[in-house]
Amino acid sequence: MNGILSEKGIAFPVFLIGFMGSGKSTLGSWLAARLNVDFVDLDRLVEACEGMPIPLIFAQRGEEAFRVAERRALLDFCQQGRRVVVSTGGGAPCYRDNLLHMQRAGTTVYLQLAAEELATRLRGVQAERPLLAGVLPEALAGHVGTMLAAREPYYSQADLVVEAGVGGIPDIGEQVLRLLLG
Ligand SMILES: Nc1ncnc2c1ncn2[C@@H]1O[C@H](COP(=O)(O)OP(=O)(O)OP(=O)(O)O)[C@@H](O)[C@H]1O
Ligand SMILES: O=C(O)C1=C[C@@H](O)[C@@H](O)[C@H](O)C1
Ligand SMILES: [Mg+2]
Repeated sequence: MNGILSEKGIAFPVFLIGFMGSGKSTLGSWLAARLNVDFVDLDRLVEACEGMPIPLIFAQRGEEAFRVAERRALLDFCQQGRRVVVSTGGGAPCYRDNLLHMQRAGTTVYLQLAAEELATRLRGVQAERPLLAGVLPEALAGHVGTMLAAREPYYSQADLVVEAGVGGIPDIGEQVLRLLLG
């Protein structure tokens, strides 16, 4: 945590990390409003920069091209040191040394949920997430479990780890705020 300290002692940027469906976008916007800082959703920013939705980037250019664009946008934030809450894409901390850059720049917060809960949230919205798009509903929990196990070693290195599977956004948000304010 080396980022610019706010008057409240929070090292910005605050990066929310975690699996698809863990609540990064929803919580990120809530948290930024509470902290009175800007909110950026990295997935939406990549789409704006590339001029097309994520499924189309994957389909037309492939995953590696998406990862390169995602890393470029992320590293910009790491260098700018703005007072901002950033919701990252689910795979962002697991690609190259993206996680190290986030850790050096500010504060990383992992929203941790079990695979079963994630699968419940993701059922029906898989088409928007290319890495889950072809998975049959009955195979989703197992598929998410395998992906999560591979990613957990990255996610769990976050500065703060929050159990985000129980409770609504205000409860989880207040918990994150308490941890951030130390
Ligand atoms: N605490 C919560 N309890 C119940 N549902 C939630 C909670 N937080 C978010 N959700 C719901 O879960 C779904 C996924 O949330 P969200 O889009 O914020 O996740 P995400 O981590 O940004 O996912 P992605 O990485 O795919 O962008 C949404 O339908 C959202 O309304
Ligand atoms: O978990 C992932 O690898 C991804 C998650 C989404 O947020 C998007 O960044 C994209 O669909 C890839
Ligand atoms: Mg999101």
